[in-house]
Amino acid sequence: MSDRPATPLLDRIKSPADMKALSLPELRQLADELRTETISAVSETGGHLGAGLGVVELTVALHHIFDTPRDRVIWDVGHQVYPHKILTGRRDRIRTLRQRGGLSGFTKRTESPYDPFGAGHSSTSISAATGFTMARELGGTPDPALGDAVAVIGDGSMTAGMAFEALNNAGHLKKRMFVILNDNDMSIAPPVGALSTYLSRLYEAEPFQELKAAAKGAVKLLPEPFQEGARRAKEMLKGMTVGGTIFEELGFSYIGPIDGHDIEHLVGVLRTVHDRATGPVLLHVITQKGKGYAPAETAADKGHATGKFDMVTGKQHKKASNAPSYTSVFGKVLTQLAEADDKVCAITAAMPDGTGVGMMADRYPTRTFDVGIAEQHAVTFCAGLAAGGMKPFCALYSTFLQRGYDQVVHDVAIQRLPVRFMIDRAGLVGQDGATHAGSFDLAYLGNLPGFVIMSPSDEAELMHMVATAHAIDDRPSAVRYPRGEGVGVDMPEVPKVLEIGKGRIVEEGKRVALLSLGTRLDHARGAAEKLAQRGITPTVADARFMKPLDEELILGLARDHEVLITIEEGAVGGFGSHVAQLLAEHGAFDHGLRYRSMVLPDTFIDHGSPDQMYEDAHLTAADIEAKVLEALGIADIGAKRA
Ligand SMILES: Cc1ncc(C[n+]2csc(CCOP(=O)(O)OP(=O)(O)O)c2C)c(N)n1
Ligand SMILES: CC(=O)[C@@H](O)[C@H](O)COP(=O)(O)O
Ligand SMILES: [Mg+2]
Repeated sequence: MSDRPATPLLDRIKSPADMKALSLPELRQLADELRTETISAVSETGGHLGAGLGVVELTVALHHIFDTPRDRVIWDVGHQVYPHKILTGRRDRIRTLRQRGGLSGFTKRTESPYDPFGAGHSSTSISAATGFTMARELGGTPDPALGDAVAVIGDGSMTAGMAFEALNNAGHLKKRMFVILNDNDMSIAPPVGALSTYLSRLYEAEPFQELKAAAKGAVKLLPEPFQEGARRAKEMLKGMTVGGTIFEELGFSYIGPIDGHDIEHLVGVLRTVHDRATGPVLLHVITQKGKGYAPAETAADKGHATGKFDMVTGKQHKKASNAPSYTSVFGKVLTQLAEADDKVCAITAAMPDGTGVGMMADRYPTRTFDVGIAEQHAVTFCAGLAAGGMKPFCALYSTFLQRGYDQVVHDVAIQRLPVRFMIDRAGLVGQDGATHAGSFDLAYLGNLPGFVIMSPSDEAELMHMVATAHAIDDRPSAVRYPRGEGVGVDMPEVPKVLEIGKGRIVEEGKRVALLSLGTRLDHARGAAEKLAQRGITPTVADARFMKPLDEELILGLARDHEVLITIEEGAVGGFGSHVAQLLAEHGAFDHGLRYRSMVLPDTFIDHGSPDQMYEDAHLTAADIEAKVLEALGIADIGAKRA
């Protein structure tokens, strides 16, 4: 017999169609069982927990009322969808979450018709819902015709400009669509900013008793029992100088706040809104992140993400590692720099812990800024700080910096402002998969004139590079480093400032040169060791800089070796492409140099363990060894794969 908790009602639900006839008490029971099943599954897989627990009732109510998948429920970020996956025919695979070949940790169009729109990055849902709505109006998918679009977006995700761009557009278009603002007063860290304060005011003014429906005509969108209260709220709001809510000003009927854990209440309001709405409606739903599982409810991040854990105690099974994470090394050096230099300031976009900026915030709160999920603003805010004489460190994940690319070009690079980009999670990130991989930063920054771009091969090198970025005061710079722990090298007491554009030879050899940028260096060395057993002793070099390139080093390696191989954890168009350009310009190929560039493949690599992903990407030590043998024309491409 299984140790897993009994879930008799959930066992009967094979798809949302099985939920339509359930009574309110049954829906309540289903929500309880769904919560238990979610906790049980995540205890075995690890992953995002708190957000899913907070939307259990909402998930049940939405699938009960709306006609999914014809109606499109679009979950913002997608980190809260495990309960949704369980109810939509994926329960049998829920314990494969985030594993190779298993379910994605986010919504994915190829996974299920119940995932109409893929996600991973935040604040896209209202735009996508507006698109679905207009596609419906224009007859985009005639058979079966598109139904309603429902965007479910968190209070943290609502802070992004893109969410407001979408509200602005949807409010103007005036078509029937739904935005559910899932307000748990929490992002990954406690939310900061004026919007968060504003939402709290909406709730604190009349928590649940006097449901506000102040928009013109919105009272009729409420079930009868609420209409009287809403009328009073409307009268009250009329008397207030602030007028209606910001959402009404943007053209939405605002209804709320609604208790997102009271299923009777939720179902009642959703049903009425579903039956009566003619234009865009925003439902403000109050929930609790981590709801129903004490270890999550009481965690500082409300159980946002977790490794595997013991379901009874909530204790995580953690892997021991002796090496510090790159993030913590950055946070420590940053804080030291801030101590010595009062011009140093740091910016995070809602990820103080994920980026290490939280360490500096503890010591120097007035020089540390959490701008919310607002990467575009973060970049231009830094540009302003730099133009104003500060030394901003803009700490973002590689994948999220993509959001701010125009700002990097237009506001930072063209004005040659000394913003220091600290790009965490560069390269493959494992279980979060393709949406979170930091594959493109080398390619999209490398082409910008004036930038200095560095990538450390280990955690001590990261220390030096952060100090080097601090010293670069006449142009933009970037340091990109991976997720996870360093390689366990000795750490210097004090970081040193590196000479700009200078790499280093790590091992002298002959015939073959391995030139690595970033933390694949360790694997290049591993390949060199294996090759030594075959009598091949490659030179191994650490480029340190992608821009400016160490031309002397690279041209010297090309001159003195038969084979030159560059290795990087980035997409084509990055370091290797710049090296190839340099070699071509200097005629290095005219003399028979055999050059190979090892980059991430031209495909999006799905979630899996980091090691599996490196294998998929052909970037392991065995792959480097095989590449050397192939380039040398040695038939025994014995190594692991051809
Ligand atoms: C563009 C972007 N920036 C940052 C993140 C990282 N991130 C994922 S979830 C999250 C917090 C979201 O808060 P909220 O929308 O309130 O959802 P909750 O987890 O509270 O349910 C953040 C910052 C992201 N996914 N996308
Ligand atoms: C959903 C999301 O975008 C974040 O929660 C992300 O999964 C965090 O990744 P790290 O675990 O690398 O901080
Ligand atoms: Mg939230």
